[in-house]
Amino acid sequence: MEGVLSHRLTELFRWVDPDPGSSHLVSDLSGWWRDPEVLAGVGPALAGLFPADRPTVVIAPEVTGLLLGPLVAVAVGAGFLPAYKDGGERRRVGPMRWAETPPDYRGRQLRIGVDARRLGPGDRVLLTDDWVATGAQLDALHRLVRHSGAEFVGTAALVATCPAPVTERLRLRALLTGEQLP
Ligand SMILES: O=P(O)(O)OC[C@H]1O[C@H](OP(=O)(O)OP(=O)(O)O)[C@H](O)[C@@H]1O
Repeated sequence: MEGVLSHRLTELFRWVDPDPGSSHLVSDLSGWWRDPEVLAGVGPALAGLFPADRPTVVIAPEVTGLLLGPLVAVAVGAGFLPAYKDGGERRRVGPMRWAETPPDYRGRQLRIGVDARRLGPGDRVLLTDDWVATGAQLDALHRLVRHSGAEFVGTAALVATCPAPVTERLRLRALLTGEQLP
């Protein structure tokens, strides 16, 4: 089943030119979310990467994480806690737990945070995201989870193109590597 889904993800993936004269292509994942089989399959497939770990909460960074995270949370029987990037349009009210990222794949150093009231000792956290490039955003979330007193289970992603040490420290398991994409 996981192999069928991985094949479908590969088929529907596109590299696109963001604008004329651009020096690089960017990933287009829109075909994934528009496909009923992918939408139904990604949650169970990512949950299946951690079959015996019983997370209590899934955390994923905005924006794509707000779509993917709940799909994974439902599949593992956990709750969902969104991670927001500071400086967005909406000001966060209530206590937040923030962590700074190192430069991410776009060279951004972000402050990323979750509602501090919704995470703490007794929680078992699964991080999830669509794509791990440098791992910067998830590294910040990993640190944030450890400082909260919660237990870190690991990271489930659709695509991993990050260096091996990142894979190791995030306990990252992914459905696809960069080499499997067109
Ligand atoms: O491994 P990293 O270097 O941290 O980069 C990976 C992150 O960057 C992308 O999200 P982005 O911040 O572009 O937001 P998006 O979800 O709106 O695409 C992607 O969805 C991951 O969340």
